[in-house]
Amino acid sequence: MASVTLTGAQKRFGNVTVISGVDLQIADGEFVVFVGPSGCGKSTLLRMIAGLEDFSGGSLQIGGKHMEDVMASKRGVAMVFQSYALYPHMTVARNIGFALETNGMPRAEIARKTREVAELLKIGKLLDRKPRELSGGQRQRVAIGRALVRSPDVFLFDEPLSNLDADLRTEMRAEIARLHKELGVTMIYVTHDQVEAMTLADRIVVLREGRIEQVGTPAELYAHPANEFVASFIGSPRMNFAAAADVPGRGMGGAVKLGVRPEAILLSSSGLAATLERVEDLGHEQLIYVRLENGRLWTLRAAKDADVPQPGAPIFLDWPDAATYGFDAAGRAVQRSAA
Ligand SMILES: Nc1ncnc2c1ncn2[C@@H]1O[C@H](COP(=O)(O)OP(=O)(O)OP(=O)(O)O)[C@@H](O)[C@H]1O
Repeated sequence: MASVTLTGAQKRFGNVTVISGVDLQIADGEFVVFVGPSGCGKSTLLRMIAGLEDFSGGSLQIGGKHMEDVMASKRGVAMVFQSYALYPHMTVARNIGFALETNGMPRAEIARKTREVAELLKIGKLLDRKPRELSGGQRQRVAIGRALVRSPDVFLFDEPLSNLDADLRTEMRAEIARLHKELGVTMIYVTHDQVEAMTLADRIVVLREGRIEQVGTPAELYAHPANEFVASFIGSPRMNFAAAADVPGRGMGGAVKLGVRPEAILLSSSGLAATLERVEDLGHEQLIYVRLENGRLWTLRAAKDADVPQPGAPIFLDWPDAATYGFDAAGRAVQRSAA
């Protein structure tokens, strides 16, 4: 187990800067998730920690030791990829134990460790199969097993569940959470999936164009986004926005833009005027799309059995004052107390 510290980390590909001075401290045993739009540098930063990309500037410490110039295999990290990257001609047992073979560990010891890891991942009965004889979820378990068997100080996951269907994703998400709890090992995890980020992370790192926008617990990022970007990125469906001038009576000092989360808004007999445009019944809840007078489309969430007017109906939107977020001209969050 080990802490991970990035200081001024930079990555350039030719003339293009992809990571621009990232400072981040990850505590020993912490589960940290990197999120951000496609191309923001999540995988690159992970691969720099893994030793699969070199640093163009700045430093990396793992367990207090400088590692930016140390080769990947000597960093005490193991990475699990989206593609599994299993050896197709080897059995599950050999796939899991292969890294130990190349280390020169005695066969009996490799067999013991392989069995132990396979039991932990509930694939003990599959050790003689080849990868093509496994389901996607089982393959991903083997990939995790291959990382686990090396007893790394730090686990790195690059979108490990994105090739799985929804049910398996949920199952493997729970499995990864269980592993983290049982092993207490530091984990850094890249995902596009909000639910994975919100449910797995001790802290989420929101990246944008190679910079950190905010670092915080899932609850902090949801309740207190530092800026408009984080506010719109965390939460699904995303926060609704409008110019402060278009939402009379709801202004906050210094705010030029306001935001309200879909789950905070109620249909009411007075408030912000809008027209109901479309309703999506998701079974467990309804999503309601409404058009404001300024032309913006907002989203609301309503209970599955809520009485919702027909499309085309004029409606009014209301929400508690405490649910209004304000942003200044630079997109920074304006404190509510300034209102
Ligand atoms: N080997 C490379 N050479 C040149 N540019 C690269 C290389 N690898 C990545 N990039 C660029 O670096 C930027 C960040 O890529 P990266 O894969 O880290 O983003 P990401 O946030 O993981 O994206 P996604 O969510 O789509 O996987 C992208 O603009 C990408 O095109």
